[in-house]
Amino acid sequence: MSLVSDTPAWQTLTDLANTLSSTHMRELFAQDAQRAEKFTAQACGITLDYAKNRITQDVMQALVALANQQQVTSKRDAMFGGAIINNTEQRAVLHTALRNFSGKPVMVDGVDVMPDVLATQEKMRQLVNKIHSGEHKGYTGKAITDVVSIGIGGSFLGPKIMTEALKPYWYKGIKVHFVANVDGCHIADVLAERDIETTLFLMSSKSFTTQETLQNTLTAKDWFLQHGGSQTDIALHFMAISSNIKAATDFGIAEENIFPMWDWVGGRYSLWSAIGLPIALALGYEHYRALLDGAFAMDEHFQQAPLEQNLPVIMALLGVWYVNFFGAQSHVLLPYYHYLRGFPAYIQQLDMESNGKSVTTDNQTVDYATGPVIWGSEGTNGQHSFHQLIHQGQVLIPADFMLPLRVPHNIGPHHAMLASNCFAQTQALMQGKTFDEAKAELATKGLDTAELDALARHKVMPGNKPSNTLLFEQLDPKTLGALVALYEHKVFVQGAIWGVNSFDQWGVELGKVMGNEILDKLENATAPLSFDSSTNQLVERFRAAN
Ligand SMILES: O=P(O)(O)OC[C@H]1O[C@H](O)[C@H](O)[C@@H](O)[C@@H]1O
Repeated sequence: MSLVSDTPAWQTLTDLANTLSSTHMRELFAQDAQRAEKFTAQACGITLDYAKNRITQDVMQALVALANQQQVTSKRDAMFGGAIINNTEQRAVLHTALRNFSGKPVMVDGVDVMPDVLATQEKMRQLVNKIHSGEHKGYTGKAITDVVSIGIGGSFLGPKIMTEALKPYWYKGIKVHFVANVDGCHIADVLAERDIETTLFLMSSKSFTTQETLQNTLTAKDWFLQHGGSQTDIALHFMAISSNIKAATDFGIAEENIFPMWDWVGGRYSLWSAIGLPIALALGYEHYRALLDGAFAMDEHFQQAPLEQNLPVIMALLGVWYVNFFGAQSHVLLPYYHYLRGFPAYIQQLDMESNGKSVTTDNQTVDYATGPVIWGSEGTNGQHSFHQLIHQGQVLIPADFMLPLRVPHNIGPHHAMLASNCFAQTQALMQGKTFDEAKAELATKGLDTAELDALARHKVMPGNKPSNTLLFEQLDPKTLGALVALYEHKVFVQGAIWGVNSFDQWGVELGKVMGNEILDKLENATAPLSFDSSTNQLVERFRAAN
């Protein structure tokens, strides 16, 4: 198969991008009073206004033609149908089965996975209820008040960020804490504030081989044993979530305390599995279930809506448009909602670990970018920092703005102020400010002509900077579930267009192997060193200091 960059649909888009490069979005808005209406789509409590993009209807049609040419819908159906689409690991990709409430089976290798999925959800529900009711007690008979979730990557980001995003829904009486980094400062800080009698540790690791998680759990276990807990008490205070049941039991976790997951769930897609247990403990099972319901609703939308009205497809196509036809190297996420402040970091793993690839599924090296750098932080904070570069810098940075229309507080004018900032940023990015407008603003300042011209040059805002605005009625668990699934499917569609396997992550492996080799040299201070001279020197300096 030829690379997508050699296809007719790609050439059409290259030509359209050239044509459009001389047209400012101001003109596109001036030409069409219906522009916002034409470029708005809605689903699952989310409204996507994508009118402030460098697009025309011709561009959108050509992008949809690209999606059709790349067989996005049949690839989508293969994923939902349990086909082995992760071809380098020979695995199905079925995070969608974890929120499949259709009552229909999902087959992998001729076996319906749904009974195991539903049984695990029931086991989670029971544990959550036992902990919240105080029925599950610590070894001294006290109820559990704190949960420490230990995991990293997908076994950390989803649980932590979704828990944080749903703070208004937290169950009172339980606090959930997260430890990811192998940096001992992290676990030391979390343990220092815990009461051994009322703390439950959840070890989350799909593979059960991840260095950080194994070490942090060992440290937690030592702390437990040193502070009065016994080996037999461990069963009341340590549980695990893993697809590697044997490794978990070998590690000392009682089998009944292990929540299973499966190799057809990718780490960065695993919050819908028992990896989401910390979320369920923080919120209560009903709210956790609503999160899954929202994702299921988005799955249905993704499968059923025409591509032109399909939220994940539209967002994916706009991303491809900027990455491949305008050279955009990054994409910024700007949630205007404090509780959603971690969302950019979540999407960073989802997007960059999925599509940061160089070889297609049919083993060809690509000659085009497969994804931008994802970054961002909460609004309005970024406005007083990095937005300057988005407005006036020489790099193109498409943005996703996000705002809940209603918030769970009613504190003075805060929410209207927040919303006005969000909307104004999208407006300023699109519209910009011309030289003449800048000069007119300075007219009353008493400057001479040369001074006025010089200063006005600095105040010019080029505008024509693209953004999407995502509005939510409110960020309840169901809407959050839909939002996460929206981005998952966006990433899927982009991977389908670029022809890459979005579900492996070989790039993270080499660092792990080398890290173990270096650890060996750090722990054996006299072992000879044969790395490059820089690495040798770093090791020597560490040895000298320790
Ligand atoms: O859940 P685990 O097996 O411990 O894996 C944790 C994380 O580490 C790996 O290196 C991958 O890059 C991530 O995708 C994964 O989520």
